[in-house]
Amino acid sequence: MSHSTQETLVRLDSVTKSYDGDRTIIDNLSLAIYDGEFVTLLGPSGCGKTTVLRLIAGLEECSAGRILLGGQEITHLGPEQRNVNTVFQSYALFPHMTVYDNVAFGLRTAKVPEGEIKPRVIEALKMVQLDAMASRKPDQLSGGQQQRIAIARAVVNRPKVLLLDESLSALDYKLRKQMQIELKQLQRKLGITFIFVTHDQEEALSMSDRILVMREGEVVQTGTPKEIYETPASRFVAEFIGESNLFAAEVLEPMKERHYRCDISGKIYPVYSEKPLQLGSKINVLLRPEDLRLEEIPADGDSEFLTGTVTERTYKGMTLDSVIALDNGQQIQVSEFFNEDDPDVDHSLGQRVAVTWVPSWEVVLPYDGQ
Ligand SMILES: Nc1ncnc2c1ncn2[C@@H]1O[C@H](COP(=O)(O)OP(=O)(O)OP(=O)(O)O)[C@@H](O)[C@H]1O
Repeated sequence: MSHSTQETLVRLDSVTKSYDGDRTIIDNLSLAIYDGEFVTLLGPSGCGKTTVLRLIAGLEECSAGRILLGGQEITHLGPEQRNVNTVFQSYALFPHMTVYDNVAFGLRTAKVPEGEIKPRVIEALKMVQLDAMASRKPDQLSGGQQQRIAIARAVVNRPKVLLLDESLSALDYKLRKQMQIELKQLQRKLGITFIFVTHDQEEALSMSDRILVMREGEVVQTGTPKEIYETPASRFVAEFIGESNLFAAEVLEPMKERHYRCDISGKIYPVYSEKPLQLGSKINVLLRPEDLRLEEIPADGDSEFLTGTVTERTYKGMTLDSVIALDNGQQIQVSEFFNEDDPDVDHSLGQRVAVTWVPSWEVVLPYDGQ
């Protein structure tokens, strides 16, 4: 999706948040969220994702900086004065109220005329396919259904932005997968901007239009799931999102355009780089397990490529995953498509293999001494 024509809906402008006067959680953070997108704040526990969400919701006050919604400054407005709603991890449904009353609650508080409330509640419940359960109490619903009610309650007063804080983490694996799809479909249907917080990289990749990767209160990379996965800008992002193998390499000489002959533990590989590389410099080369290929070699044979021994084999249905102990001491992960007709699938533990990869799929990262 192109954002060149899209309007910024939420803007954080040099926002800082400190607790107790000195502990700075968010330091001078600026970011833009576009109208109608599904954006995910992704990062390890404690990196400040929830804090950013609570600042946007108005549940925390900025220590410095400004927050704008639709071009209007909302920095000092209370939560109820912002056109923003939050779905919390715990759902926070009122246990003594029916599903209908839970969803109607916000409209009644906002003094919406009673005649208008009913069609809107029914509409919201239909949207999450729970209109048949309007008279039930929350404890008569499954976790997934409670989650949907929480969403219906949050969208019934048509907020511009819906904030979702780890909203799927309480669900079991299968239900979470199903809710990921439903939530994405619902977001498209409603056209409301969703800001989703998770530490689950798989969830972020499968649901988001755009991911903001956070680390220690900073956004370290922004991009589509494909961009973040395929061209991580740092070792941190590469390792946080998906499995990765990192090779230390030395740049020997230029080859064809954007390709360099590189030395990886004494073996020579061509490496693709977007940016010009300095000859003689050290780099890290990132390769995902699915980029790598294994070639069989005789037990006493050598290869022009890195060699090692298969130490683990896991059949995953679609793929055959291996752990290889390279002769240089490094351990790498390889994920190959499983092909029953391929006689090589019987690769056994202890087998000697050479490692190659799909040309030009390398991602060059700055060398970090490892
Ligand atoms: N009220 C508070 N007072 C002091 N420190 C706080 C407060 N709330 C959060 N923090 C601290 O701010 C940091 C960021 O917390 P935050 O909840 O935003 O992280 P997170 O990325 O959402 O983590 P998680 O995924 O574990 O929820 C943490 O170190 C936390 O201890």
